[in-house]
Amino acid sequence: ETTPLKKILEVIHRQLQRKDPNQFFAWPVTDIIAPGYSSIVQHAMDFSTMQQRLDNDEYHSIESYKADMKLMCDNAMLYNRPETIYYKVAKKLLNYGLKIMSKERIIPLKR
Ligand SMILES: NC(=O)c1ccc2nc(N)sc2c1
Repeated sequence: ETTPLKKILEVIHRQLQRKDPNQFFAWPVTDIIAPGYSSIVQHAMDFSTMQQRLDNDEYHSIESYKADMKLMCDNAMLYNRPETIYYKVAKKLLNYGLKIMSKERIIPLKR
């Protein structure tokens, strides 16, 4: 069943995914595409896992969703070198995500 929190998180989730058109963060990273990933990254996170948690009403605040978004980006900035596209998209996602979920100001969502 849907709730006001769920509705806003769905909007935020969609907006974040639009910043990842190449779907680098859409699915769990495998050791096949990213050698050694599972030994470097302890707590993996990706958009599909976040969507599942959303569907199962596992987020009880924006903060808890924000924590998973940050984890997903931090993982990418740990595993990938700064000059890689993966690192750059992660950095952009993190900045954007923190901005739209910040308490400071309400930003009209760019359509
Ligand atoms: N999310 C990530 O850190 C990520 C995603 C895709 C990908 N593909 C590679 N060849 S390395 C790599 C890393």
